[in-house]
Amino acid sequence: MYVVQIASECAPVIKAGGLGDVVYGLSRELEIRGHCVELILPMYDCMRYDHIWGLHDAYRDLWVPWFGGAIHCSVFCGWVHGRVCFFIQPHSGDNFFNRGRYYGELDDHMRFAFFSKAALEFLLQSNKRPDIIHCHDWQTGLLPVLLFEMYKYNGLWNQRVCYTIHNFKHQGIAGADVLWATGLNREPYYFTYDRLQDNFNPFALNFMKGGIVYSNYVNTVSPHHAWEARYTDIGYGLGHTLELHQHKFGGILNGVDYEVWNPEDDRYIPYHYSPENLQDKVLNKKALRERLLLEESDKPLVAFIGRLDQQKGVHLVHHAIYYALNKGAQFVLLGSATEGGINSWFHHEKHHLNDNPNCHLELGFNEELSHLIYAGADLIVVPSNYEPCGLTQTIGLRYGTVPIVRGVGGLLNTVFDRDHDPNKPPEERNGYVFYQTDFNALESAMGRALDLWFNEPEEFRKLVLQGMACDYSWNNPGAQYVGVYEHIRHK
Ligand SMILES: Nc1ncnc2c1ncn2[C@@H]1O[C@H](COP(=O)(O)OP(=O)(O)O[C@H]2O[C@H](CO)[C@@H](O)[C@H](O)[C@H]2O)[C@@H](O)[C@H]1O
Repeated sequence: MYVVQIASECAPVIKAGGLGDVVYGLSRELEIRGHCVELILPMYDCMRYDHIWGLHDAYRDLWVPWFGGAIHCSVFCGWVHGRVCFFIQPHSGDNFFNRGRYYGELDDHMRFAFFSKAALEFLLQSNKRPDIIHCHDWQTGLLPVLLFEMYKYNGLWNQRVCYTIHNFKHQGIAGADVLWATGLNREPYYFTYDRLQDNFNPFALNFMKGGIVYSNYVNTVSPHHAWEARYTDIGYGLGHTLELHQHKFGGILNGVDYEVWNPEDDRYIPYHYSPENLQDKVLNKKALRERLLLEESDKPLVAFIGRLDQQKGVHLVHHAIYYALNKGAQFVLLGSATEGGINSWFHHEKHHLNDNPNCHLELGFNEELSHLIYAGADLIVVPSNYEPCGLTQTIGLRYGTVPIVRGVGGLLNTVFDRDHDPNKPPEERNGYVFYQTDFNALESAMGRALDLWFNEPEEFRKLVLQGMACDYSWNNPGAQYVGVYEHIRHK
């Protein structure tokens, strides 16, 4: 099959979070399975150009209709760790992708509506006719709408769309201007409940809803979150739309790219290890301590890696730091916040804890350091409010770092409590789970984990090995996506 992935991120060249990991990892898995995969991405000024090989201009004169005129674009092609990527660079006063950051601009809806339109225009004009177009998140929600309402009649008549939702919270809310910009026009047609009209605000359009309504298949990134999105408020108002389209909606658990995340040959960690020489993991702990100027001692090291956002349960992350320190553990946090209040809160904490030899808060995005933290930590906390899938717990498992998670979304599909899990025998359990959002709940799980580390090192080691034995590679999810593609292709 010929598959084109269209997304706003692809790790490591463009990565703000887990979306980038998934787009890259899935593409690689599909290629291993013998499919032809290409990616279409925005050409941001701030992406990691050092991860692109052989960047050259592939298509010079792409004119993308926009409002009454057209915007001139160049399309560059290059290889990102083996994947063929096309980067769209518009030349206009809007400077859509030259903002020094990927998201968070006031005109984000216009930037990504333009990207969706430009990606289709590129397929059309360069005569690319993929079997499957795979779109991700709100940024490309408008793409299936444009495909099936316009481009289908211009030459892209045989393409099928799989649409993956990584986060229901961000849906792409826009006004009618987007219809006029993209040439969809017909306001009364799109402003209806069964098309793009937002379920809360009748005067707004919702890109993600468009993606759900128009795509041939829609999924979120774990089976449990698929259930939550339909039956709880975690669908952020789209529950009923999913109900109406339930025949084409499901949950496919994310994989982890074990080529990138592998303690046996990770180029960002100084000491490689596997279950056979697990004793070498502690050398990475030492290296991490040296790098972050933490005291060398006989203490467990707890980590958090992730966006500092309400989604991630920041109040519990904050509490986890002090609870760990009080219990005689060390704590390392790597995270970045986009929201001002959370940002200043954690900067304040960083300042406050600056001289503490047992704690380090690294505020910012640092891919290389994240690898060393996964390798050096003993435990990783993921106390999310909601979590469509979550990758830090599955990466942690791979690195022998025991996860302590809240039982929501994909966390529930991947982590099984050592002390009580009705569905898993003890030898298949791999971490600690708590359910409520209060401090006591977090403490009950962290307390049990730290007690095991301190008092029963042999049992802790057993738990680590059970975690490392779990298979969260792309193998299973890859097969499921291929199944979906085959299914919609022949419909
Ligand atoms: N400051 C930092 N420095 C370096 N690396 C950092 C970092 N902060 C995060 N990362 C890395 O980014 C990834 C985050 O993965 P998550 O699953 O937490 O994704 P996120 O919530 O962004 O995305 C959404 O999409 C993904 C993919 O579908 C879902 O798993 C998830 O539930 C959903 O919320 C991991 O690879 C992590 O190591």
